[in-house]
Amino acid sequence: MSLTTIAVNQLSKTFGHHPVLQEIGFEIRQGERVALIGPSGSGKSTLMRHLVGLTRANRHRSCCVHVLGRDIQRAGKLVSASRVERCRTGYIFQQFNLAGRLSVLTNVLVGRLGRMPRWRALLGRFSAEERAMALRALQRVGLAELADQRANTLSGGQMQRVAIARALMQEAELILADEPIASLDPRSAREVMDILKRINEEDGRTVVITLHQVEYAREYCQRAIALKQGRLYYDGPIAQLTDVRLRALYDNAGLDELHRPSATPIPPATLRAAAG
Ligand SMILES: Nc1ncnc2c1ncn2[C@@H]1O[C@H](COP(=O)(O)OP(=O)(O)OP(=O)(O)O)[C@@H](O)[C@H]1O
Repeated sequence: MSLTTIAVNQLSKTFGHHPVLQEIGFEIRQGERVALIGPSGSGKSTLMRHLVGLTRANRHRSCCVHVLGRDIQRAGKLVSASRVERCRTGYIFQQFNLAGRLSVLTNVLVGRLGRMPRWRALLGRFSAEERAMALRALQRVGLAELADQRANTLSGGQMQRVAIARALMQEAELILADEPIASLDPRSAREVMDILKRINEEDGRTVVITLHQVEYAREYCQRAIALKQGRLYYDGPIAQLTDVRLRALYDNAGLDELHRPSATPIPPATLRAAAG
């Protein structure tokens, strides 16, 4: 039986007086490839940020964000994590977040810092084995020949592939990609999506991708979680997300009740843990 990688229960977030997420709950199992979709402003990035503890949920007794076997936050309080625990989740941003003046290889090696002894991480001393590992990660994203080039000389698509190699170097079991292809041309977007699909299928890493382009979600992901105005609107196989429902998602045309064709029920143990 596959393990639970993400369990979210009763997650709400209000910025000022603006409710951005409202009572979100879902579970994602190990090895799934999930598209997180919804109109601009529906709360996708905010939800992703909650999964890594970059944003704190509203205080609510039953609110819990549980990732890779540990609480990230509970009842609106962040739970501290060790460096190694943090490495288990890789976060890929639309803006790549590379150090432009450093080489491509060094940017990939940076993914290893959290797993190195602190003194070596502070000095930035990487072993031959770590360099070989970084080169292998670059090979997997098709960029080994650019290892010595400065990161700021790369195209957007290449930068995003370096960011994925950095997550591989981190040995992240869960990859959260927040609009990874939003600023890329169709060919580069496809290359990035192909790589994310491959590392999901070949390594069994769980991948959650925020996407604006529904056609990519349909082509590359098995399951969709859709948000509309901060509420869970759909959770189920992407093949069952009908055109009518999709139009209603983006056109504001009603059909606002939650549709959950075969959503995985949250196991009782997780619910009990969430309730404290
Ligand atoms: N730190 C913040 N302070 C105040 N409001 C915020 C903050 N972060 C997000 N918001 C608001 O929360 C809402 C949801 O934003 P979010 O970025 O999560 O949506 P999104 O679905 O990812 O949108 P997009 O697809 O355009 O990136 C927006 O109205 C945004 O303005």
